[in-house]
Amino acid sequence: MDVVWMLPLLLLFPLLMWTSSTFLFYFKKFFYVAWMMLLALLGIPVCLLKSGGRDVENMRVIRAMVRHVKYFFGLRIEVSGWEHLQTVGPYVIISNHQSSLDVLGMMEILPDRCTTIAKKELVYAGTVGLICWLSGIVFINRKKTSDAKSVMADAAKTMLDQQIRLWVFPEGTRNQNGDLLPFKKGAFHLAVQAQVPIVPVVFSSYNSFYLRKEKQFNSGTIKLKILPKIETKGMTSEDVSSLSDLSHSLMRTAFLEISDSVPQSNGPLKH
Ligand SMILES: CCCCCCCCCCCCCCC(=O)SCCNC(=O)CCNC(=O)[C@H](O)C(C)(C)COP(=O)(O)OP(=O)(O)OC[C@H]1O[C@@H](n2cnc3c(N)ncnc32)[C@H](O)[C@@H]1OP(=O)(O)O
Ligand SMILES: CCCCCCCC/C=C\CCCCCCCC(=O)OC[C@@H](O)COP(=O)(O)O
Repeated sequence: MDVVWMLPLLLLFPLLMWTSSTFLFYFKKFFYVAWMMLLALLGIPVCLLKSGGRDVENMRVIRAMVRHVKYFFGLRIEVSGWEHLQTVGPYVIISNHQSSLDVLGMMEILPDRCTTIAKKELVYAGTVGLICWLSGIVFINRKKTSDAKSVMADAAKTMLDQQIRLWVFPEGTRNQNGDLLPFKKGAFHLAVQAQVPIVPVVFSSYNSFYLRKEKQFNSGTIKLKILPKIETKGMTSEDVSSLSDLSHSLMRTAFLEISDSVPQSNGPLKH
């Protein structure tokens, strides 16, 4: 008798698990990481054959390989302001940072010869770490400001010598609080030291489809707004704070404008 009652329960359990949004959240996250790891594994030999080693041109391989990933998760990416990326030569892109899903939007608009600044821990992330290294990603130690500053000073020189664009997340960490965190200064020192423009890029809030704390991961739309470039010619380190404030204010306005007004994980979105 007990076994007779147990059987339907045993059959129902996987079904319940499958439909549970928490299970789906973990499944999708696991799939995302596993798929990226696999893509990187396939991409590594392509990068090595193409460039023979560490080269920013390998970013093209990542860009081409990642673009389909959004379809697995039912994500639409809507881009506006393409014309602001039509700037010749090096520049610094700054964007808000909500999740590792930002990579999907990033690869949608990544210009040629553009790589990024990332925390050094990423280099140890298996095949993803290796392909990041091969693609010229600049790794910084966020716990040692003096080291990070000198790596970024070198990056300013490399940008000019090799005509490279750099993508920086000035919040310095992932943030999904329905607003932007205060900006760290590295990206602005970088742009001023290299005397190159800054192109701000804003990702709309993911809170309508992806909530880390609530374990929700549904389909949805990511709006990406590319803002007009901000020139830094003639600026010095004295101007870094005001440049950072201006960028923050422009990006925050755009973020609130393109983000859906939905319940947030940490309080309501301020409109
Ligand atoms: C095929 C599939 C494969 C898939 C592969 C996917 C590839 C895509 C990879 C995408 C990776 C994305 C990874 C994203 C991240 O890792 S985000 C985290 C790391 N990034 C950052 O942290 C960048 C932003 N941080 C900064 O810029 C910081 O400023 C930093 C340089 C790190 C220093 O940190 P901290 O001390 O906390 O910051 P402060 O801004 O407060 O600075 C302290 C004082 O130092 C002055 N300063 C800062 N930078 C410089 C500089 N370069 N030169 C001179 N001075 C500098 C700053 O002004 C402060 O002084 P004052 O207070 O102004 O006096
Ligand atoms: C020790 C390993 C650390 C990273 C492990 C990540 C493994 C990811 C593997 C595949 C995922 C797809 C590629 C995503 C790359 C984006 C990495 C990322 O978004 O890192 C977070 C970093 O911006 C800020 O970190 P914190 O919010 O401060 O924490």
